[in-house]
Amino acid sequence: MTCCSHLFRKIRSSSATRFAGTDIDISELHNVKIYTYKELRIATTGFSLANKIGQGGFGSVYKGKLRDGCLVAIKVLSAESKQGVQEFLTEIKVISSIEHENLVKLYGCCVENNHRILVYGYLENNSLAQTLLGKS
Ligand SMILES: Nc1ncnc2c1ncn2[C@@H]1O[C@H](COP(=O)(O)OP(=O)(O)OP(=O)(O)O)[C@@H](O)[C@H]1O
Repeated sequence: MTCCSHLFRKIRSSSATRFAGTDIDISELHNVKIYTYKELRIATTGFSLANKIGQGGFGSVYKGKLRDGCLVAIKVLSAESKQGVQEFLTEIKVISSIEHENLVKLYGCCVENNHRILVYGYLENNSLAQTLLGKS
């Protein structure tokens, strides 16, 4: 989990930026990296079906490998979602502010043009079983 953290471009506090045509105050975002759509596309080999690992209420989830070798779960908000940029960033603020050993780590996000993507640490299939039953 810590393998990527030192490589993160941390968002500076008290800054504002413009996402998808909307002025966003990102001063409350801490320890969240902003990924470009291009680097996530490369990480998932073009969001290929081979890398798709799930489908949730948010949208499709892909397994990805970042340039530094870190494995991540990349959740792509579906076009049908009614969630706007502000709501999306509010969710990121909340998730990124919580750290718990039983909670998957949010690494960062991508908000570029109409793309809204969350990047989490990748959990192997058997992680839940291992957590519940104890590591053998
Ligand atoms: N961090 C992760 N590591 C590995 N696989 C993941 C990760 N997050 C999600 N997945 C996979 O993607 C699937 C969909 O996950 P997602 O969190 O989007 O939805 P969900 O939890 O199944 O349902 P909901 O969207 O209703 O909360 C999961 O069932 C799992 O297979």
